[in-house]
Amino acid sequence: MACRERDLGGMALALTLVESEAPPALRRRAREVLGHCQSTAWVDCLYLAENGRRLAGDDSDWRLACDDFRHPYAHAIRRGEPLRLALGEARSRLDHPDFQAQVAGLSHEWHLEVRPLRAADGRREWLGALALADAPERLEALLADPGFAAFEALLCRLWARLARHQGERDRQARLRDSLTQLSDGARRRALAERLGEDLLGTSAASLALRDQVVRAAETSLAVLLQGETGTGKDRVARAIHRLSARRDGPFLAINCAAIPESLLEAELFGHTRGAFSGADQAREGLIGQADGGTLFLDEIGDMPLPLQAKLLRVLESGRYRPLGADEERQADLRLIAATHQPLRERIRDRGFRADLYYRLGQFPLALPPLAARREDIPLLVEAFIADFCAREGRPEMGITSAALRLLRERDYPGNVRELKNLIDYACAMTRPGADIGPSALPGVDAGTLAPASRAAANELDLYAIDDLRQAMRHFEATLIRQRLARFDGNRARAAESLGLPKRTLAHKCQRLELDTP
Ligand SMILES: Nc1ncnc2c1ncn2[C@@H]1O[C@H](COP(=O)(O)OP(=O)(O)OP(=O)(O)O)[C@@H](O)[C@H]1O
Repeated sequence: MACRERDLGGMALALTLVESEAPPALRRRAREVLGHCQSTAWVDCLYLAENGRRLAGDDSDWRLACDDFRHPYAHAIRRGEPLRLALGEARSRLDHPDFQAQVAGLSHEWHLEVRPLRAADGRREWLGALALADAPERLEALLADPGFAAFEALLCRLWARLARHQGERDRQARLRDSLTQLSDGARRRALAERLGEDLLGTSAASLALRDQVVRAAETSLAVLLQGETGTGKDRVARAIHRLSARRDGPFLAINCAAIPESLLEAELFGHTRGAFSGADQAREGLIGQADGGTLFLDEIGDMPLPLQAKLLRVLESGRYRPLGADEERQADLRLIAATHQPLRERIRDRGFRADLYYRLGQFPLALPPLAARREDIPLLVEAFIADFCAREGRPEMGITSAALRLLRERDYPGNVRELKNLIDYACAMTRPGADIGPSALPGVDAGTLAPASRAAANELDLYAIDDLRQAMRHFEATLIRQRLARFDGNRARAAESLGLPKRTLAHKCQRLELDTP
């Protein structure tokens, strides 16, 4: 190869690399650039093969297993960072026969630099590794050259693009699998533990959920989150994105039920200027914006059928057409969808496409209702009280055991969201410095309690009372508020149910500052 340019950041170099038509040619040119043009004493460029389990060279027969730590590539890939070794030391410490054979003719005086390479786009998949050997000062000079960073970035970008076009995509995905297996247990446990700060809960159901979130994040499969309202689907979607290889890309979310049908298509797919009346400017849709990242479609069950067909195309080919556009565009995104509806029933009613359902649910993930993980309630309560105090600038506050018992036994049709709202209300109803008692809890009446807790509802936290008049006032206010809520604010019915004239109830509401109609 003729070296027209010695500057590593130069145009000639870029052209040299860009002209490659397939990953092996690109790797060969990269070796030539570094070897011939930059006079690096020894260069090799390895790629990931066999489901990403091994590293291979284009001109050699050997394959180095990624989990065999007798060669330096496994160390560099595992750490995800470049590794520098004195060759003499590497030879004596790292006794892999193929590695030994690879560096057999090289000088003991030289250093070896192994640089793991990963795609520089949203997927950030591992590609392989660059190996350079030379005298330490020459190696240092090469790596310090700003052009080298540009060269490496260009190499990674082109390699990833060519690999995708050439079907190497699968190979790289398999590498991710192998990296996952490499570090399997420990890494997964550490991630699941870290997730515990975000997805609170120590019940078996919560631990299993966190484990599944980590596993989902390790793949690029479409995820379908199914769970009742308020179980944390939005939180889980964000957690998957944050732990995934796309974490540096954008995360975009849309609630398909909250947007009028007529606007949803433009919102998702974007539109050209003049595509419809009022479209004064072209606008990129969420699919385009999510390129390189994750798109979260909440309430997918409410997506109209014509849009479902278009979404299926995006999932299958990454292609979509903005409203008014002549040509299709390409987006590389990961889709996470969520629903609280039983989608199978919607399929039976012909309200949801079966093919889309199966494509969306490559990684189905069911979120447990709060009733299936009541053990988590004390931890959630504690966190929500702390949140409230921090948000409102209140001193720390606790909760009495009687109130906590009521909370543990109550029903939660709105799941964690309902518990959170309930704690916010109870905090607001509790005097600063005091602990939350049963009387501060809204909806504590027989109608909202599970049978086992009905007795507990009647139990006041008597020991916490230090002001009888205040306690009586509180009790009266809580009772009236609950009764009004039960009768949808109808004072006449509430008064009747309490054996009071309507006028007396109105007076009490005024005196107790109960803000009801
Ligand atoms: N495991 C959890 N730890 C801490 N907070 C949680 C947890 N799960 C849910 N929450 C909180 O509960 C509320 C509801 O969560 P989220 O919005 O994620 O639920 P959802 O299932 O998406 O609800 P919907 O179906 O109504 O959209 C949020 O305030 C969220 O922060």
